[in-house]
Amino acid sequence: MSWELVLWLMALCALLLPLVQLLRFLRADADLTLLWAEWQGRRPEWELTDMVVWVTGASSGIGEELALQLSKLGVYLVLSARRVQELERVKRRCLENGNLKEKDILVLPLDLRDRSSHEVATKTVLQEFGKIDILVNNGGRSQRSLALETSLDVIKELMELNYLGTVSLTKCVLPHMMERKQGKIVIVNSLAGIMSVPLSSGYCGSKHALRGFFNSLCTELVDYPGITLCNIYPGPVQSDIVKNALTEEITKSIENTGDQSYKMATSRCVQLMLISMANDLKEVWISDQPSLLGAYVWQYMPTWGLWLFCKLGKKRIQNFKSGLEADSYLKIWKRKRD
Ligand SMILES: NC(=O)c1ccc[n+]([C@@H]2O[C@H](COP(=O)([O-])OP(=O)(O)OC[C@H]3O[C@@H](n4cnc5c(N)ncnc54)[C@H](O)[C@@H]3O)[C@@H](O)[C@H]2O)c1
Repeated sequence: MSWELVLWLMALCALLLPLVQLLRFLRADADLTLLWAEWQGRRPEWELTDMVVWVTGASSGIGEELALQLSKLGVYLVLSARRVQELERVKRRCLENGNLKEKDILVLPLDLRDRSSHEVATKTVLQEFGKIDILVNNGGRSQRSLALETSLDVIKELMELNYLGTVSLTKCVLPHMMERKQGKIVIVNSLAGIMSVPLSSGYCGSKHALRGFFNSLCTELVDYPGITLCNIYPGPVQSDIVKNALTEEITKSIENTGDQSYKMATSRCVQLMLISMANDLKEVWISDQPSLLGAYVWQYMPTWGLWLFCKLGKKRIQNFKSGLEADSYLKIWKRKRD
């Protein structure tokens, strides 16, 4: 083989390798650290058994699926949200599908906005199970309305629930973890806590606030290496989030939820969340493309990110105004991948 041919082959490899990596990235549904942990890291079934896990927002969507997957790992579960009946339904599903007994699951109704109840709720969990290993701050609501048309009560409600409710419960649980020098606080944030989209100004504000608070808290916990904060940033995931979204007024619910099937399967999102928890990852992004790519652009090239989202945002508003699911333009990408 002549040297010239060898050189040509090397040049071809140098060209193809980044291309292959790019194609792999375009099929990725999480950030690379999390995908690495999924491939080479610790398994949830090794790491999370026998733990007491408190899940807020456990009555539907991501929280419900998380309860189901955790019940198969053999943990002690505390299920919280406002609706007792729905929590009892989730408990029954966990008992039917998982390895748990009646006494392993505590249904604990909780309104995240009612901060005065959080201390008592924490004591109830400690009385029942004697410890809290993992608190999953998952409960929350989204928004579908233009900033100028949205009443300040709605913005306040989103801050009370998504931000202050989460901060308050964490402040109740953290002293117990500090005493034991171990524990995990999981925060189900959103890609909307990194980048901003139209129709969700109050929601984005509350999720950005969570990012600021919990990253600051993380820097204050350096003397407690056994306590980890795991910030999870999902993109669009199948759940009741749109159905439950706030609109212009507190009392007005959303008229048309549209098709949600193009979004990431709840089970896949939760599978990646469990891997993040098992590997103590501090920040993870879980999303199909192109939202994942959008987050990278926003994080590393904010000016371009804002420009891009101003363009795409128009489509989001148009879709919403014509009664479609706001993000349904992402369907085209999904079909191409499938
Ligand atoms: N589904 C998505 O596309 C998506 C994307 C990014 C982030 N998230 C986040 O995931 C979390 C779970 O949402 P989901 O998608 O499963 O939606 P969902 O509407 O199906 O579930 C939300 C849960 O929060 C509970 N909740 C609402 N208000 C509450 C209150 N005042 N007190 C206690 N609990 C309350 C609901 O009862 C429900 O159990 C939220 O924090 C949301 O912001 C969701």
